[in-house]
Amino acid sequence: MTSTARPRRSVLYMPGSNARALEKGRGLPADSLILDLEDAVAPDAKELAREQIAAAVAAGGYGAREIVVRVNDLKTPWGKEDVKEIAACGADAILLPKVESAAMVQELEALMVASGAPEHMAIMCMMETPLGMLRADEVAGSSKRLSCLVMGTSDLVKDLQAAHTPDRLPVLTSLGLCILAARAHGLAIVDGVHLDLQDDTGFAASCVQGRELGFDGKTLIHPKTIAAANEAFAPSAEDIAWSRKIIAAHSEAAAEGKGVVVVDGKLIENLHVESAQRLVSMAGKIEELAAANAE
Ligand SMILES: CC(C)(COP(=O)(O)OP(=O)(O)OC[C@H]1O[C@@H](n2cnc3c(N)ncnc32)[C@H](O)[C@@H]1OP(=O)(O)O)[C@@H](O)C(=O)NCCC(=O)NCCSC(=O)C[C@H](O)C(=O)O
Ligand SMILES: [Mg+2]
Repeated sequence: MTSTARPRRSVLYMPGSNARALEKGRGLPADSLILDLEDAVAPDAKELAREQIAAAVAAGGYGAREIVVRVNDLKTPWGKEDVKEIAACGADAILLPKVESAAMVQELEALMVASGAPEHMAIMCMMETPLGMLRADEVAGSSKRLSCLVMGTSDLVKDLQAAHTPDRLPVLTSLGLCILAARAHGLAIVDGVHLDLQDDTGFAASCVQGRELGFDGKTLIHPKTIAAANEAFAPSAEDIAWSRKIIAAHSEAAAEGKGVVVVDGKLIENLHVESAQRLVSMAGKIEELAAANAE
């Protein structure tokens, strides 16, 4: 497994065919960028998009943002060429769409290796079909290169013949299955997109729901939503202060040979300390990322 514990609060899609967006990505405060060759790119623009993405990533300038390239399904006329071109361009990860089996991930990995992908290049999987949901555990355990699952709720709603509702009840089972699979295999997982760019309230509610469900962050389609996602998925100042307080209190109790301690009326055990340590560590990584991108 590659390192999964990095900030992925805001994960912005940008069409690889849109040169302006690729340029703009160098200055946006998103934690990760998905440079897209799949659904955001029309068939007759696929080759241009591939060239533009490879050139933009090779040219650099994206700071410490995670650079992910979404390739086309390997069964399409473009998928295999996408991987050959992208594998050694300097991107951090390749994102495979509509993943439904371990075999699909392993086919990608073999192609990446044959195309000169460095060992640290990760694989991410789009989880967006009914079969993918039913095989989430198999997919999540399919490769040591796998770092993150990415929910594709638009394709999922279409294939389920369901509806986009504010409470997202029609997709909750699917979200839960993928979160279970990701965490069981030590992977990161980010939530699907909110399609209505004028619905700030609905977007904020879906961020809160995503965070409460356990997602690390949210995929986005427009830069104007980055700040809200960054805030929603970052530990609050209050959470950080509380975490530091219980880490210190538990450490003092441990020095006296005690396994538990009560802080402000709440029982604190080792499991709470582990969560607190993860939260404080993530807060530090968010600060480091911001500092690195400001350089
Ligand atoms: C939705 C958009 C087509 C809107 O674009 P536009 O009309 O250009 O928006 P604005 O005029 O408001 O843009 C303002 C400036 O921001 C830049 N911009 C806009 N979007 C992006 C972006 N995604 N990345 C980078 N920069 C962006 C514009 O260039 C303007 O800049 P400036 O020139 O300085 O004024 C557009 O937002 C867009 O294309 N979004 C991405 C759509 C996309 O990628 N869709 C596919 C992914 S979603 C998906 O497939 C999920 C999954 O598979 C599933 O099934 O659920
Ligand atoms: Mg999709």
